[in-house]
Amino acid sequence: MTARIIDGKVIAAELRGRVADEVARVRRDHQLTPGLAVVLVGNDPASEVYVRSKHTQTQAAGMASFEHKLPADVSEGDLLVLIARLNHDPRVHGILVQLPLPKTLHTETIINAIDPAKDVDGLHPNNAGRLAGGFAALSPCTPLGCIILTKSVHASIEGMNAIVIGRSNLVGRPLVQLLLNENATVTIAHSRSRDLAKLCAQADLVYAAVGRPEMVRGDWLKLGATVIDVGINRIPVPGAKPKLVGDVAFQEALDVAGAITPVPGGVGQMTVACLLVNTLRAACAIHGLPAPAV
Ligand SMILES: Nc1nc2c(c(=O)[nH]1)N[C@@H](CN(C=O)c1ccc(C(=O)N[C@@H](CCC(=O)O)C(=O)O)cc1)CN2
Ligand SMILES: [Mg+2]
Repeated sequence: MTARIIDGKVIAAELRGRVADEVARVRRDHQLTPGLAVVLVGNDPASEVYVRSKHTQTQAAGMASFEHKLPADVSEGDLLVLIARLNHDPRVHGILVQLPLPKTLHTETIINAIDPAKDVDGLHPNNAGRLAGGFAALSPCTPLGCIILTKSVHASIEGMNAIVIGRSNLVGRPLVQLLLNENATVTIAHSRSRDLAKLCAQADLVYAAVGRPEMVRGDWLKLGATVIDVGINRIPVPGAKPKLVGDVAFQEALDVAGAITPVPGGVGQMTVACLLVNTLRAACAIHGLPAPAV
């Protein structure tokens, strides 16, 4: 068996197209231009690339983009003042603080300062709690992308056995909640779980978000499983650019899985597209408009 490759580039481009259509509609019918503010602290090269891509894709979708770049030694007080300003700025409907933050800043304090209505990362405790309670919420972008990629293979995942390996606030925990909302049967595993191979063997859907290069092996998988690889690990290559690998041993998994996301070109592509969806949704909710059709 050779697994079908789930093409995140194509699915994300299609989603961005639908967002752009809906943005054009709300601009025309409601004179509302959704706006996203992205805050980058410091100069981590990967974060700079992600923030640039957020800016470009936000503008391409017809939304307003506001970039705020602060030095790595910015004080927590100054960052909180900026967030308060963005909370009150009527042009801004989504606020995202790029993670990770420098170690001198308290991520929790910063995230908690964002107006939950503008929390397009879905990380504020109000949104995380609402998601966990099964209520409507802004949800983190990467898990939303994982669900969309899964649904490109399975129209319904009701009753399917899913395993989520990883329990971060950004991916693993919210993904578990989104899968429960889809009526999947969910096993939560992590780096300390015993006998991951045995747990994976039961799973129709495998989500690897543990941050360990190629940890999930091909012979762990159930034949025909759908594998969604959230890992982005840079492996140093002497004299060349680092190699990008996921948390799944891709070549091994190809022979066993029914469908699998590549790295790069899989889940990562969905993260920014889903951020555009969340910004549009936040803008409509703030202005009392019906939820957009994306
Ligand atoms: N506040 C947030 N911080 C971070 C998030 C987030 O959702 N909110 N996620 C990641 C970084 N990220 C977006 O911020 C992101 C990661 C990866 C990609 C992507 O397109 N990946 C490509 C590979 C790109 C590469 O070469 O590095 C792919 O997988 O095809 C987009 C966005 C952590 N921080
Ligand atoms: Mg984790």
